Amino acid sequence: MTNIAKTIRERRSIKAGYIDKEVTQETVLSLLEDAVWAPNHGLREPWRFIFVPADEKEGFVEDLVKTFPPDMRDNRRNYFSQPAAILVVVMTEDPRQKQWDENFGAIGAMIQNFQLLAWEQQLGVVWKTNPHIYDPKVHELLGVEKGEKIAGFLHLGYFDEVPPAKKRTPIEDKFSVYGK
Ligand SMILES: Cc1cc2nc3c(=O)[nH]c(=O)nc-3n(C[C@H](O)[C@H](O)[C@H](O)COP(=O)(O)O)c2cc1C
Repeated sequence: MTNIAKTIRERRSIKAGYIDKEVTQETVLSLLEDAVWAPNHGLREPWRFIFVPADEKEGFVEDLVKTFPPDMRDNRRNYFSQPAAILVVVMTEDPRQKQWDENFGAIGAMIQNFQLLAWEQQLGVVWKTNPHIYDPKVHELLGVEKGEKIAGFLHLGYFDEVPPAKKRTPIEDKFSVYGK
């Protein structure tokens, strides 16, 4: 198996069990410098990033939980406090369907690059698309403008334990040959 195939197969989304080790801005910037070599049609580079480092996390989480109804705030405070850092990925929305789809495809390719590169450094990532990414209050908090969407929150943190792989369907079950 090639190195890239091995990394693709072994990467897991790390959703819990983060250890107490800082995820630095330098690390995230260096991963992004490589990740943005993802294919992106028209070279629109339809992304920008908002990093929430360790020393801003508590304040950010407090501001973020205020966007939730009071009865959910304790639960959400606990949830968002777990990752060592958060990277918000903001996508440029295009009013044209074709370009919108291409932009989201490029975002997916770029995020997968980021996840694989992070994995090589034992830095765990999970791409989160919880409902709050659609909340105008969260957009306001983060300065997300009209014509942009939050593609996801990437929860980041180093980890000790690799979760078990979730099985993939054998490819033969999802493959057909035209005309046969
Ligand atoms: C577009 C996208 C959105 C996702 N959103 C969430 C999410 O909101 N919450 C979550 O726990 N995992 C989320 N995930 C991670 C998937 O649950 C995870 O990739 C899947 O369970 C397979 O696990 P693996 O990445 O470890 O192979 C998302 C993944 C993708 C590609």
